[in-house]
Amino acid sequence: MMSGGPSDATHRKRRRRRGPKGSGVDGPSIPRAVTTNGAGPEEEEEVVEGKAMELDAGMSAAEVEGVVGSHLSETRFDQCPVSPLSLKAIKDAGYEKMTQVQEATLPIILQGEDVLAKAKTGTGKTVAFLLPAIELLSTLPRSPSINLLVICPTRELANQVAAEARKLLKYHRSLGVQVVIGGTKLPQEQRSMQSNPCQILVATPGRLKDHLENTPGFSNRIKGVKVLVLDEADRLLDMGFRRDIEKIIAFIPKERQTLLFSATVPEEVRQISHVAMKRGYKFINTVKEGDEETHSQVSQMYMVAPLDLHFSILYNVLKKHIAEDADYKVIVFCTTAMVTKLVAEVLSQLKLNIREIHSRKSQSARTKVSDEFRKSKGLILVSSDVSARGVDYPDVTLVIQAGLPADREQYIHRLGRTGRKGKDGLGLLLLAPWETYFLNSVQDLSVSQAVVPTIDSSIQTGVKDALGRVETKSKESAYQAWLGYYNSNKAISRDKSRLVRLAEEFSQSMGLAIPPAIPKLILRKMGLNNVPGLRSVVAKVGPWQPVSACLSPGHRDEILLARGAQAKSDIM
Ligand SMILES: Nc1ncnc2c1ncn2[C@@H]1O[C@H](COP(=O)(O)OP(=O)(O)OP(=O)(O)O)[C@@H](O)[C@H]1O
Repeated sequence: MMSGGPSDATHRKRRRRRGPKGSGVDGPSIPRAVTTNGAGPEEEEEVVEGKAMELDAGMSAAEVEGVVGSHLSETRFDQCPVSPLSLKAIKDAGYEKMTQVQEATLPIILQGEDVLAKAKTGTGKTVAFLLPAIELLSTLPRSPSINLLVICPTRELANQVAAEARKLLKYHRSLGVQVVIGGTKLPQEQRSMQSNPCQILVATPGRLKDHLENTPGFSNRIKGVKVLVLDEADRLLDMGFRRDIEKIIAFIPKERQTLLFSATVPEEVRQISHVAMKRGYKFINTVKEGDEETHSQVSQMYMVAPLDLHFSILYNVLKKHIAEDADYKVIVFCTTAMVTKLVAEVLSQLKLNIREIHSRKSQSARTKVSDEFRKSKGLILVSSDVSARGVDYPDVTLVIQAGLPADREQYIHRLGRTGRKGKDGLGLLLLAPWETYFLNSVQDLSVSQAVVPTIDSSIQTGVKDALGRVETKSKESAYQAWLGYYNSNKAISRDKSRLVRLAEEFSQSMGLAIPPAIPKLILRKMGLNNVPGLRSVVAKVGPWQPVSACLSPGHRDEILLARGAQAKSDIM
């Protein structure tokens, strides 16, 4: 049971001082830390391990499994220093026991500490940061200021966090939540914020910046922020978002509490966490040292096969899974938005029950598909990385990752869409032989090789016919997107003639006789002009058209990728 406070004996602590390079201080040498919130050159981080790791030496194997394997702790919410209004809402939501990350972080956040928390996917991190933040807000005098700002990398996740906040706010009648996300009308959001200013704002970085720059009075309201949350913190602090986040942080008071949450916290993120957090922040890690960052009840497999078999393998695996589980609910992750569109079209032609989600879809279509997938069974969602992180679709039975994930972290987050809340799950990573180097980065996880299934002729014919019915335009866009994605991958793009050969393989796998021509402008932006083997066309641009207007869907993303920017989930 939690008696409150980081001094609780169930919390093991070790203090970790990080000094300037070569200072001989414990931990890896890092450059001199200069913080944005007044911390000195020496960064201090306190590592607090969650109660989950406190295993009694006398425990039986089954007991140990029960503690480590379970996402729930033994502590009930009603044993915590939480207001009756929140407790009532928690009860209505059906939560009784705290999850381990909630138990480990609540007392420390309630004490006003800055926290960087790591806990596996689907273990209740959202409530872990929302609940104590709401407790703090409920003690503040009423004002039109924004007091809690939650930043999320994708729109679907922002909506989901706001929905969870609304659940917890059910009886806190004086507190409200609003969402600002890209893909919706800015003036509409401006009007709604003016007519009903809320204390809690959940936002994606781009749209938040837009409001800071264009919405009258908004930068003043944000000066009221007392708690800042970066959900999926490592994603928000990587190169794709960091500059936006730094700009946003510059508008927020330095005197605040900052909470960073994610299932993955690479060392680089800990090293730059001072961008957002105060010196002396607490690092709460509920993943036991030596334990895998993925769930043991999720069985992970990889399969290696030439690209020209990938559509057939995908069809075969899906058909088999559907036959085995009437309540199937599958997510197929693809490398880019336009490849996602193509895969969805091919699988739809094969009469599977497919929905498609990626950045090239309108926000209303994305929201509709996301809501439908949340509630349904017997459905396959073909998705780009817009669904990779945070989104909580219950009872996903299988996650397939077709092609290289952006990195180890993205692999873990995508896989984490299954096996949530302690449930079972299956993961399959489908790679071409030249992509197998990726397996090195996940070798500490239990990913085992699966045998490539025998593809019978009916499957082959079915796939060929389906590909024949898909529009050539979709294939052309997928080819360009594919080239852009792999061109942004240093390991593969180093040898351009090999990249071109591989892209041709992909083109053949879609049933194209010759690889499509690519607008010169795009090739130039990708740094691939004059590379032998790539055909180019001059895109027609009218005098009244911006260059972007002549780009086929997906080009904008590919340009960003080609510039070497880490693609933002928002545009994937
Ligand atoms: N104490 C609890 N008891 C039961 N269910 C809970 C509890 N807390 C949260 N949940 C539920 O657990 C599910 C997963 O929570 P959440 O989406 O916050 O996980 P997460 O750790 O943020 O995952 P990810 O790393 O994928 O973002 C949600 O459906 C949420 O409503």
